[in-house]
Amino acid sequence: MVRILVADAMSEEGLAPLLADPTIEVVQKKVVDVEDELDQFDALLVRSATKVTEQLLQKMKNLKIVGRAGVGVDNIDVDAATRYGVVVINAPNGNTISTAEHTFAMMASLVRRIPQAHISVKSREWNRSAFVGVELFGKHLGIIGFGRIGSEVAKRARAFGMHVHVYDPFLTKARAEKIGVDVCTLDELLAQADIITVHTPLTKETKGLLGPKNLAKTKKGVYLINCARGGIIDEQALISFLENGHVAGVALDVFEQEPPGDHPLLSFDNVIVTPHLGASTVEAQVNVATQVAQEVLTFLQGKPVTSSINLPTLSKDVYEKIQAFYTLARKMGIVASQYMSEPVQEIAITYSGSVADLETTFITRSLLAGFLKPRVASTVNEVNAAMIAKERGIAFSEKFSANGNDYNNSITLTVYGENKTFTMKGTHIAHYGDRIVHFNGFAIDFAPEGHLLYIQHHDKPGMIGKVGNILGDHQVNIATMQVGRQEVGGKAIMMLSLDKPLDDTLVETLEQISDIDVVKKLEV
Ligand SMILES: NC(=O)C1=CN([C@@H]2O[C@H](COP(=O)(O)OP(=O)(O)OC[C@H]3O[C@@H](n4cnc5c(N)ncnc54)[C@H](O)[C@@H]3O)[C@@H](O)[C@H]2O)C=CC1
Ligand SMILES: O=C(O)CCC(=O)C(=O)O
Repeated sequence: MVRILVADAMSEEGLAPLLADPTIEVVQKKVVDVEDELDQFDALLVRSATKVTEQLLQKMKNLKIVGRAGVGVDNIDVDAATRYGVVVINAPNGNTISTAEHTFAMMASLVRRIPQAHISVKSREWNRSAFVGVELFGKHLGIIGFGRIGSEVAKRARAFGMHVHVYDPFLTKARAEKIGVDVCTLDELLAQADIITVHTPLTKETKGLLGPKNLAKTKKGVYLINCARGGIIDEQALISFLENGHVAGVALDVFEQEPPGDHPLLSFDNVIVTPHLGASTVEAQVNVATQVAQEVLTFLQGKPVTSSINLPTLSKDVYEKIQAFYTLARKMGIVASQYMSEPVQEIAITYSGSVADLETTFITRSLLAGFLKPRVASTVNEVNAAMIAKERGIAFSEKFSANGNDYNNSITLTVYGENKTFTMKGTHIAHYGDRIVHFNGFAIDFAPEGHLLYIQHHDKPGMIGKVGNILGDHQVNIATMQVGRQEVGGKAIMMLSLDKPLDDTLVETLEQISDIDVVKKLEV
C-alpha cells in the first residue's frame, strides 16, 4: 500500500484521484501530528505552510516525491531533496489566473483606497473627500517578471488602457512581440512606471531587487505591489521610502516572514495587505490539487512527470520513445560498475543512430544511477545521479553520432578507471530486447539480465568444458552461453547466464584454472 501525507489543507475535489485509488492510503494531517510515522510515507503533498527542510527529508526515509500544490517551491529544500533522490514537482499554472486577478484587485484597491474607505464607512463615517483616488487608465504599469502571472496581469492592464512596460532578463523578443508589450531595462522601467508589480520567483538575484538603490530610481508617488514573494521588495527599504513620502502606496499579499506579526509596515495607512491570498480561490485550489494529485499518481505508476523541479521533464510521447534505452542504459551501468570494481574517474557515453536523436538526458542519468547503485549507500536514482557522480569526482560526458555503425541504434559506454579502461556497447532491438554487442574489446551478443558470469581466457580447446564441469559439479545450471575472441588462439571471453547466483568460493575456484585471466560475476 502506497502512503501519501497531505500536510496542508487541499481541495478534496482535487485530491479525488488519490482518494479513490484502493492501493493508496491518503493521510491528511500536519507533519507534527504524524512524527512517529514519517518514515512510512512514499509521497508528501504541501502548499506553502509546511516547510520541507533537510531535517524533515531525513526523517521521511521512504519518501520518493514531494508535490507542491502551487508554484513557488521556496518552502522546499530542493537541493536536499535532490541529494536524497526525492523528486519535487509543482503545479505551475493552476493558480495563475487567480493570482493575476488578485494582483489586479490589489491594484484597483490601492489607487482607489478601497480598504481604507471600507473601514471608514464601517466606522459610521462618510468622508468622501478623504478617499480621492487616481485612474488606472493612461498610467504606466511596470511589470518585473514576465512569466505566467506577469503576462496575465499585462493583458488585464491593457484592457484598462494602461501602458505596460516589462522587465524580464529571460524574456525572448519573439514572445514579447507576440504579447505586444514594451520590453525595457530595469532602470527604464523604474524611471517610467507609475505602478510597479513584481512577479518573479524569490531567488538570490531577486531578493531585495527593489531595495534602497532601485527604489531611489522610481518616480516620486509610485505605487508598489507584491503578490509574488516577500523579500523581492526589501521591507526595511520600503519603510524608509514610505516614511519619506516617495512611495504613494503599497499592496502586499506576501511578507518576508509569514504571518508578519506586528510588522511596522502594517501601521502605514497607505499599505494595504492580504494574508497570502493570491491563489486562494475555489478554482485555483481545485486546479493545483488536481494537478499535483495527477502527477503524483503518474509518478507512482512509474511514468514520467511533466512538472518536476529537479528532473528533466518528459512528455508522455518522448518518454515512450526513450523508455527502452532508459532500461538498457540502466543495465549497462549496473554491469559496468561491477566489472570495473575499482575507483573510476570518467564515464563517456556515445549515442549512435536513432537514439542520438532522442532526449538523452534521462537515459544518461539512468546509466549513471545504474553505475552508482552498487557503490553508494544512499538512494541513487535519476534525480540525484548526476550530483552524486560529481560529488564522487566522476566526470561524465555525452557524444552523439548519426551513424549507428552496424546497428540501428547503440549506446557505447567507456569507463576510465585508475588502472584500466572498460568499454561496452549495447543496442535495443524491437521485439528482441536489450543486447550487449561489444564487451571489453570483444564482439559478443548477450542479454544483460539475471545472473551473469564473465570469463576472460586464452582461446584453447577444452576451456568451455573445464568451466562447465566445475559449474555442473556445484549444481549451477547454465541457461545460455556466448563466446567471443579477438583472434584464433588469442584472448577470448565467455559470457554465461546462470540459473542462480554464483558463490564467491566458486569464482575463486574458476580463477585457479590455468589460462583463465579474469572471472567476474555480474548481477543485473
Ligand atoms: N501570492 C500567491 O498566492 C502566489 C504567488 N505566486 C508567486 O508568483 C511568482 C511568479 O509566478 P509565475 O508567474 O507562475 O512564475 P513564472 O516562472 O511563470 O514567471 C516568473 C518570471 O520571472 C522571471 N524572472 C526570474 N528572475 C528574474 C529577475 N531577476 N528579474 C526579472 N524577472 C525574473 C522569469 O524569467 C519568469 O519569466 C512566483 O514567485 C510564485 O511563487 C504564484 C502563485 C500564487
Ligand atoms: O498555496 C498557496 O495558497 C500559496 C500559493 C503560492 O504562493 C504559489 O503557488 O507560489
